[in-house]
Amino acid sequence: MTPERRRAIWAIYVWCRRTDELVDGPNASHISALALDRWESRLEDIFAGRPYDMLDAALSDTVASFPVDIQPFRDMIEGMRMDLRKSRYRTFDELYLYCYYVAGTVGLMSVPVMGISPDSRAATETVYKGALALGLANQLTNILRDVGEDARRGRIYLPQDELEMAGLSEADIFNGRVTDEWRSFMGGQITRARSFFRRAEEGATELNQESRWPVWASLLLYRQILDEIEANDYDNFTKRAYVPKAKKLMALPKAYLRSLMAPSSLTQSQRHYSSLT
Ligand SMILES: CC(C)=CCC/C(C)=C/CC/C(C)=C/CC/C(C)=C/[C@@H]1[C@@H](COP(=O)(O)OP(=O)(O)O)[C@]1(C)CC/C=C(\C)CC/C=C(\C)CCC=C(C)C
Ligand SMILES: Nc1ncnc2c1ncn2[C@@H]1O[C@H](COP(=O)(O)OP(=O)(O)OP(=O)(O)O)[C@@H](O)[C@H]1O
Ligand SMILES: [Mn+2]
Repeated sequence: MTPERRRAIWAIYVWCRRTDELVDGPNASHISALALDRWESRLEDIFAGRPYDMLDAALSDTVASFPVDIQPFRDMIEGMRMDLRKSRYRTFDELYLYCYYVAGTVGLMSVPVMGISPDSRAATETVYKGALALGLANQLTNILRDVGEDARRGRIYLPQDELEMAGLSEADIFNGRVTDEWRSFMGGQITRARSFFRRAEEGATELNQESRWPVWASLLLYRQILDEIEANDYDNFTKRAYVPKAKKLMALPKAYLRSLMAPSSLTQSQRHYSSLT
């Protein structure tokens, strides 16, 4: 990325990390809804050009230089509120909403910084949908990787109705035994996560040339965690799936080649038309 964009993404990353740290970090047990309200009014100050500390100032500078909208930032804080009051998800719709709040938002924050390629003929909406999909895919992957770790904190970020349909109970998750029911349930969850990565690919191609490489790299790297869960025979209770360093390095040239792919020269309706004829 250009140095300006790199610094802006860094500032957004730092703000996201600090927001997550409020509810996940060492002081999490002292964090109340009130603290999140204060964090939100501090966010308003950042956007109004009144940063509180120097890390906030980096974000104030970013939002003054790029057309970043405040709403996804507010939504991320809303996701942290949700995480404080909720530890079960009845349906995928409920889980989707949580994933939008804490991760889909990251995609929406990043697009205005990364920029859309001047050659792109895709609708702006297509690019944002791709970015949203990458955030969701990453979060779903993060959830599938951390099932055991989350269960030890009393949390289950999996749709209860789908667990039930697969013949699995909460006790099965807390006991953490890898059964055929679990393997088949996990197989379905992994397929769904991959479908979000697939949708993200369509957006990534439309970004500015210099922004495409890091996005492809993060997409390919994070998606490989799903392969590693399979390679662990779906034991995400006692094993933490990770991509070994050599594989990570190999993903970089692959990402670079993908980033050379030019944006689609057809608009969505033209693509639709040519697929019919
Ligand atoms: C068109 C197109 C494809 C554009 C690209 C859009 C784009 C850059 C999307 C980025 C998506 C992304 C990296 C999402 C992160 C999702 C994520 C894993 C969120 C985590 C949430 C909390 O979950 P949980 O508590 O369950 O997880 P932990 O166990 O604590 O890990 C987060 C931790 C929320 C906070 C998110 C961050 C700290 C990541 C922010 C990252 C950036 C701003 C960098 C984005 C840039 C690139 C190049 C990927
Ligand atoms: N340098 C980075 N650039 C882009 N995204 C990052 C970067 N570091 C972390 N992330 C994203 O933020 C999320 C949270 O980061 P974190 O460092 O906590 O990683 P993690 O692998 O989830 O480990 P942990 O379970 O210890 O939180 C990651 O899952 C990843 O999606
Ligand atoms: Mn977290």
